[in-house]
Amino acid sequence: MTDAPKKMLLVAACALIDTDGRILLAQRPEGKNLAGLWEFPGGKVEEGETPEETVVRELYEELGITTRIPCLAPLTFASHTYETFHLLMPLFVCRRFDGIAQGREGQAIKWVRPQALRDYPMPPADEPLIPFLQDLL
Ligand SMILES: Nc1nc2c([nH]c(=O)n2[C@H]2C[C@H](O)[C@@H](COP(=O)(O)OP(=O)(O)OP(=O)(O)O)O2)c(=O)[nH]1
Repeated sequence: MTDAPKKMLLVAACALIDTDGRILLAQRPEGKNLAGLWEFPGGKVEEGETPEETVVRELYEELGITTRIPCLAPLTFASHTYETFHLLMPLFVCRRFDGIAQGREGQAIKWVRPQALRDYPMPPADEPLIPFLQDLL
């Protein structure tokens, strides 16, 4: 027998790139699913939102960064089955933004060189995304 189908969760995420070509990672806080792992800023696409709107909203809420939809470029996506849901996660890149990133929800953040991305343990869905960023940068 096949397992019951898992709920599809749509999450939109963004690789912010600074002028030195480093990528911003944020550490998932204690108490959350996948705590301690380093991820791309983003979050669940809410009802009535486009993935681009989600990214603009989350960058502001999580980091205090402002950007605009035309400054987001699609790069690739993650499609990964977790225990209780299937994650579908478009990944955008953004090089044009305003503000100095701060972990506004208590999360640690770090600007990471592309070649050092593997030094930061990431959720399993994110690992296949790394070569896309390394090729881009
Ligand atoms: N933002 C983000 N989420 C990711 C990445 N990789 C990955 O597997 N995820 C998963 C973790 C979560 O299950 C889900 C994102 O949900 P979320 O960040 O909006 O929600 P959450 O689990 O923090 O919970 P909550 O806000 O509902 O309390 O996607 C990633 O690189 N960035």
